[in-house]
Amino acid sequence: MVSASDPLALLPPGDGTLGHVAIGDVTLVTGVVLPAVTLAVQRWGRVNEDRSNVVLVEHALTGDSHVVGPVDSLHPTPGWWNGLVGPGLPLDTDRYCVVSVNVLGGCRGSTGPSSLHPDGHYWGARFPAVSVRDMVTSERMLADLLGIERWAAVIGGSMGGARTLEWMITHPERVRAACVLAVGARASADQIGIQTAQIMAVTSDPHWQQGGYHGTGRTPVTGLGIARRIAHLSYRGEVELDERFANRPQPGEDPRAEDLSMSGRFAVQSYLDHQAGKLVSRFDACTYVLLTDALNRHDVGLDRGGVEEALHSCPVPCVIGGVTTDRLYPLRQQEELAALLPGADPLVVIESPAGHDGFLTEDDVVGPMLARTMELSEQDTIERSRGLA
Ligand SMILES: CC(=O)SCCNC(=O)CCNC(=O)[C@H](O)C(C)(C)COP(=O)(O)OP(=O)(O)OC[C@H]1O[C@@H](n2cnc3c(N)ncnc32)[C@H](O)[C@@H]1OP(=O)(O)O
Ligand SMILES: N[C@@H](CCO)C(=O)O
Repeated sequence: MVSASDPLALLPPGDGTLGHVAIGDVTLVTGVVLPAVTLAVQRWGRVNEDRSNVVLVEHALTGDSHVVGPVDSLHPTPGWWNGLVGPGLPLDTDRYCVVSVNVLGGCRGSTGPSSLHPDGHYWGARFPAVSVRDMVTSERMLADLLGIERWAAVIGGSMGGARTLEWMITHPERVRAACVLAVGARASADQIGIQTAQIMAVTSDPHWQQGGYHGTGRTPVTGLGIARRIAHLSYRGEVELDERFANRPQPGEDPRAEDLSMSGRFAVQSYLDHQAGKLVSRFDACTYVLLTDALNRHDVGLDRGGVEEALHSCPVPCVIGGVTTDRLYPLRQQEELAALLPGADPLVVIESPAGHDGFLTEDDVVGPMLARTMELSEQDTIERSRGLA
């Protein structure tokens, strides 16, 4: 039961309604204090009596807390795990209460560069650099406020997977089980390189204005669109793209015209234009830079004696998965996680042409992984109640 004074009353209703929770000042790893932070939260399902059934689902770079549901005035994209979370689905909301939080620094309701600074002007690029650990600090503060001592599970892919790993390593006693998809223990040289090119595409746009473009009516949409094109290529499979588009012209256009006007496009150019257009209509450029930079600095081994030591120290039972054609977070990175995390099941290899985005498209494989994660969570509950863990 949730009484008026119960901290759970801070949560929005269990039907996916978007709510906002003020968590106070957040002290970042750098020592900088971020004042008056708010996190946007959605949840599905009911919290049980002892609050032991709450699952935290972590979104990826340009995702948000809208795990489930249609496009509406508040949500520009459909739920990104619509087929996986809900009544009777692998993450069964008749049984579990699923909570998702727009990341610290995000632009879909949580405090970030596109929010107002306490001085009444937009934060913009004055927003301090945040790390994946800072994101988890803000979520730990939320859990404290809500009186949730342990998540039944923490689950996420890509940047959501990085947050999940940090939860597991920083607060193992607060995570009963976990599922980590399509991410690595630290950023690789390749990721830092490609992500830095994306950041530079945004910050080189004349409308960037040193990150102070909010409220000026001129936003760096060209740069953000270029960044998304580069990123989207890294999210999809190389063979998949060639099979879909090859070097065919976009119908009705002639990319081989001899005047170099670039007016005619290849089909893949048109596809990437479409993906870029969709992102710029829904995402803030400064937020994109902030979160991409956080991914560049992701390293679970930092100040913990290195990746091997950090992973070895983490006892949380977990399921790790990677996609065969992921060229951004290649399978070898999930092989490392599964080999070095003592609580990991054997690696789940997701056979898919879709590349990194496979964790969003391959419900048939990801569904059983979520079900298995909840099985591990239940086992841990039973072992604890018998005093074995
Ligand atoms: C965990 C998270 O929350 S991450 C956030 C998830 N959402 C996003 O990243 C939004 C961007 N979208 C995507 O990344 C992908 O669409 C996914 C992963 C969500 C789904 O993948 P898929 O279903 O395989 O989408 P796909 O790559 O085929 O893209 C389909 C779109 O391209 C369009 N398209 C296909 N070919 C062309 C072309 N030649 N020219 C123009 N547009 C084209 C389709 O019309 C369709 O448009 P729509 O999405 O507006 O309906
Ligand atoms: N499509 C995902 C891929 C990154 O994990 C996103 O845009 O966040």
